[in-house]
Amino acid sequence: MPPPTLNFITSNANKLSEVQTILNGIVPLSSQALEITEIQGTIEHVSRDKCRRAADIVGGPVLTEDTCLCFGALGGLPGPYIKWFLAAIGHEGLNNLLLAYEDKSAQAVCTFAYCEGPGCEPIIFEGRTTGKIVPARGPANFGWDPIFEYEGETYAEMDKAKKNSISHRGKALEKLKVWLESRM
Ligand SMILES: O=c1nc[nH]c2c1ncn2[C@H]1C[C@H](O)[C@@H](COP(=O)(O)OP(=O)(O)OP(=O)(O)O)O1
Ligand SMILES: [Mg+2]
Repeated sequence: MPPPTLNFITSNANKLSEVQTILNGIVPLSSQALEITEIQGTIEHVSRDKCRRAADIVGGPVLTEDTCLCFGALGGLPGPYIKWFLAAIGHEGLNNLLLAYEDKSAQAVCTFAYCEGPGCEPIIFEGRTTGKIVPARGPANFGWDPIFEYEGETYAEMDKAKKNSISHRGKALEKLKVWLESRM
């Protein structure tokens, strides 16, 4: 039996493009560009709530994703609030947040959530990549890619295939694929 089409709900075209590339030929994908309200809380709480809200709005099965950038020196913050920190203070401001600390480590955390429909409990698939925060290098097309360095290269400097092979998103999608295969 072929896998059912996944309906990926995201307002972020760059995320969608990476997910399309990684799942291409494995899982049929549709998508809707909706801005879902995001609560405050732990990574898992934020992700589950976002997915339930998307399922309620769409009225059927949905896949959602939430991305966090967690600074080691800051106890995991900005974490799920990275979008608003990035918008407010930019790449330079994010670097400056760590000026007082030796520790420049950061974890990129990607959490996919799949929900069968309104009232159903989401299933979570998480991927993490550890790197460090550096002054921006490489094209500034996608969020904080230029300031997240992994093994000497920023995400922005890597070619797309390399990023997808080591990224937080690639790892989370590996888990999603295994789960989808187990259901076939
Ligand atoms: O691989 C990535 N490389 C660099 N930057 C990234 C990446 N993935 C997400 N980002 C940015 C987008 C947003 O500024 C924040 C996550 O916020 P997040 O709420 O998950 O994304 P979003 O609001 O853009 O789209 P969505 O409608 O799916 O919630 O980090
Ligand atoms: Mg969002």
